[in-house]
Amino acid sequence: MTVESYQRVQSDMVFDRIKVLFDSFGGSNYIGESVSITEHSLQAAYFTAKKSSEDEVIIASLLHDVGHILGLEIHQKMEMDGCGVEEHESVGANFLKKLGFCDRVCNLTRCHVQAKRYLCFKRPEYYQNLSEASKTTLKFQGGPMSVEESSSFESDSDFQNILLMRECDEAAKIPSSELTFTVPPLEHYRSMMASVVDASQYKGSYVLSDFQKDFFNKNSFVKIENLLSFENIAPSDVSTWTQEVSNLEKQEGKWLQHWEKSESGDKIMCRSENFVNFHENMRNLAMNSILNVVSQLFGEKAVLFKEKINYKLPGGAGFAAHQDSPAYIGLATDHISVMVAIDEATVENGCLQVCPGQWDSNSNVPLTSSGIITPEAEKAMVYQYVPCRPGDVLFFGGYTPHRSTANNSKSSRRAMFLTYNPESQGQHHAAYYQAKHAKVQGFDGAHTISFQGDFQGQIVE
Ligand SMILES: O=C(O)CCC(=O)C(=O)O
Ligand SMILES: [Fe+2]
Repeated sequence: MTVESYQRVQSDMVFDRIKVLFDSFGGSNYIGESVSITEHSLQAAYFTAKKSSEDEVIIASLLHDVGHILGLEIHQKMEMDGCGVEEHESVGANFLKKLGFCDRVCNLTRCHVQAKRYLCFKRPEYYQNLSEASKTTLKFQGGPMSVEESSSFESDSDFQNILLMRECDEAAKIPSSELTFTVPPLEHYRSMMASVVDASQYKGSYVLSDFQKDFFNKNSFVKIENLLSFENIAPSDVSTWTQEVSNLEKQEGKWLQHWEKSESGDKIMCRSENFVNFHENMRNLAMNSILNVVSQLFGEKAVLFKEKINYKLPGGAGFAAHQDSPAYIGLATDHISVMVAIDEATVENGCLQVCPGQWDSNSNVPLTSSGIITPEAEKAMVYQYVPCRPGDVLFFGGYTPHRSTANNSKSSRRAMFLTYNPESQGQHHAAYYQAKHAKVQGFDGAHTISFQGDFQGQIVE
């Protein structure tokens, strides 16, 4: 690939990340106003472009509220008394920085709230005319500026542009029914956005926001809807590759295939393992965006520890409450597991359930002799269903308690589980599968398809 085409691909990925945010979450009402966040943002950029010819300023206007949308993406409860996301400007600016936006765009985004604080200090009547929502948020933003703050603000080289953005921000609240002009859509800004992005600074194929990372740190899981679309992987492709993996004939020392006896007594496929080294598309799937997101969660480069497909076909069994890391027989200490939904996973067909919380190796969850969570401990936990659509990807920690029911529906619930560890803890993929091939006994000598007794089905040869 040439450098130019690589950069074009990167800037398209930046645009796509922004576009999906606006398309999926920008339709919500803009806090306390009668326009959506998307309408507000497009109008702000439109007004700014009337007064400024600088791409950085126009794009900063377009993206000044991206932090609000990032809050909605993680379904964050409304903060600031229902008026949006506290510190949305810095979460937004950090996010834009990681996407590779130039410093000027990031700084303009970070400062847009300061303009309001400045104007309230400078002109008391300005405060009087603020909307109720805007007055409420001002309280959370530090109130009007002090004398010192305002003079340092005035010396910012973009002082005039920040005020211009503020003026356009305020004007950008016209309900669509009252618009007398055409506001260009997001697509209009695709090439302008590329011109203010330094693709070499782009930090990954899918950049996590600080909100997503905080969510993971608090809950030990985070779901990203449709992550595979960012690599242009269609769920139907993954379904085809899964079919190919399931068709691999058993071969000593290579991939592993497992079957179970269904409720009605049929022999059905339940699991395939150790296939990424034998299937190029699956390897690419495991080694790109997903690995990259796990690396962002670890804060260092991740390496693949193991991979499996759980088929959970109609009549397939469920999994008892367990944590994954105890099954990993001392190979690396930190793991993140990733569930890639191949089929739609629903409550009826046995989607995963997780117990949110800050879980790690010190949580000391009581385990039975076969390595699953004791029934008493499980009863005291609150589990939540995580339904997924094909292409959705769920990240959870090695110590996050999880479980799932049998599939009593007529639809299959195939899902891939990829587990990673930080690179600094070594490469264990080969050693792990060596132990599995050698049928090393796990907890309680109960080695069936897992080193622990989480699988509730009956394995058949
Ligand atoms: O497939 C499922 O529903 C859960 C699987 C699981 O947690 C595991 O295999 O470790
Ligand atoms: Fe598990």
